[in-house]
Amino acid sequence: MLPNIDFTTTQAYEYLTDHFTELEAKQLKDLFTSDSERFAKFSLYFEDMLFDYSKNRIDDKCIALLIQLAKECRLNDAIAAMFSGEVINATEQRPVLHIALRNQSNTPILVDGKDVMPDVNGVLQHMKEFSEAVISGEWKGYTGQQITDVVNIGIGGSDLGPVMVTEALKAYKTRLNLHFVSNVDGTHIAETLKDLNPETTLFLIASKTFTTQETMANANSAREWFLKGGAAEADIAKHFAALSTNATAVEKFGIDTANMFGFWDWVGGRYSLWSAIGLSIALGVGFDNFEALLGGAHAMDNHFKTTEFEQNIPVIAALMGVWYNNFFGAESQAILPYDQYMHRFAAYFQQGDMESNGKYVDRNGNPVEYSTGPIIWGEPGTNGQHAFYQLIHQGTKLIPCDFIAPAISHNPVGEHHTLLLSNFFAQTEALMNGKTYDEVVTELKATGKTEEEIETLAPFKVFEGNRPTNSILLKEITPRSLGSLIAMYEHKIFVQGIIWNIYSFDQWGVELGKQLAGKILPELRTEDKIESHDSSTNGLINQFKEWR
Ligand SMILES: O=P(O)(O)OC[C@H]1O[C@@H](O)[C@H](O)[C@@H](O)[C@@H]1O
Repeated sequence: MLPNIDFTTTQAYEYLTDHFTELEAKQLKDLFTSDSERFAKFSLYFEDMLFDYSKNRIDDKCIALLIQLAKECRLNDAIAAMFSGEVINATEQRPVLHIALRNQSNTPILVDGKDVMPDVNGVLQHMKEFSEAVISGEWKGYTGQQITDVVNIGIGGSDLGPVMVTEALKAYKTRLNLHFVSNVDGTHIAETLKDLNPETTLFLIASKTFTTQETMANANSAREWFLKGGAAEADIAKHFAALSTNATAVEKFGIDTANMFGFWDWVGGRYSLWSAIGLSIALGVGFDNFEALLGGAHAMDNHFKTTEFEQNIPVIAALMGVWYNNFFGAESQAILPYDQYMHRFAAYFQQGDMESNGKYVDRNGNPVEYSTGPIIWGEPGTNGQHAFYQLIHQGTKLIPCDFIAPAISHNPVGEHHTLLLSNFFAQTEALMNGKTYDEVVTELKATGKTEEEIETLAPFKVFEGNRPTNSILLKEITPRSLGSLIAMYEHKIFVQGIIWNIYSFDQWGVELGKQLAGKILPELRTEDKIESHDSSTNGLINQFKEWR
């Protein structure tokens, strides 16, 4: 059982509320000036990762109180409950065990009294054999040719993780070309299949439930395309594999269950890239690299499970988020990787975080009276700088940002990486320091402007500063360091869900859209005029029918 505590009733919350008024008035740059140890005090290392949280609007007392808050919310018990396989996803009556998928120590993890590790290792072995056979060319298509292209068909958690990881690790690419089809918009599959040859294409139908409308529609279209190319039903076995928990539906679809890679209901969709859903990753970057990814995540799991909160990166990252979300009233959180390969990282954690903690009902079934999960967004640097950083620097909203960068680039082209990192360091420094009126005036004077011109222009060029950032500097983006980084964010989300007293591992909010689309679909299949909805929906549907 998870603890069930309203964090706003804790003693730490009361103290934090008082301390907030004190800290809110302070400038980050002054906090640095008055404490030469600040960086050393507020930064943590984990393997080749440096997590610097010193540019946050915190001090020693604030950290101590936030940790007290985590303790009063019995975070330790919650962590133990997750790792031991307790049914912590209560609304779906399931344990939450993505940590078992990367449990390379193989210590038994029990679900209903049965160790899950032999099954986990069995699927991993199957993935290894299959991916190695396809990559080596030993696995042949129905005309005896090697597979050249792999199309993963899935959506949400069955798409975003594999896309993000295969992009982030593109430097480790095998000879296979990977494609991802998620949208039910026919354009997605049509454009993907345009340049592909059915004889050399392998489809992975990735769906935990194997009932998701978009994925099933795309899977059926893929099958039609494949058969139209001249193949027979029996050839499907060479070109279609399923990644799912639903063996019955897989069989019904016509996929050979020998080509089915299973997982379990205790793996949440948005936490499933470590499971059979990661087969596209194993094919795209090689099984050894997939294993290294799992290894990195496992190492972070151990760090999270065993490290004191003061030194625990996911815990500290989560507490920073709670501090801004619940005391400063920040509504969003930006994730800004300074690495082009990581361009889908923020998109991945939009699902990871927002589907997990976008909840207004607490663990008692009551509406909460405080803010929960933030809006997650972001793009890679430096592109974001030329697009939306204006608002981060001078807007009216406080946007805490995570800056992420590798010290070593996989593409050391000329001075590019040095240029990139100079922007990374400059941005976090500028967000903290800002630029005062006096500094602006001095700058403008140097350009030869008149007193009057300076007076008119100066207010627009002032930066308040005091905008908080975390800097996550990695030595290099490798399968292992990426695995650790993803697991760090997963556990951060978990900690925040514990503090906010919500269930982070269900997603009932996604169901409404599915139900409604199911109701409207038959209405779109006829030519009849529709009158069953409000006037706007009726009007839109009827205009659509007229124009299509
Ligand atoms: O893997 P499935 O069953 O096709 O589900 C895909 C996605 O479906 C969405 O509806 C869920 O909210 C996601 O969590 C999930 O990842």
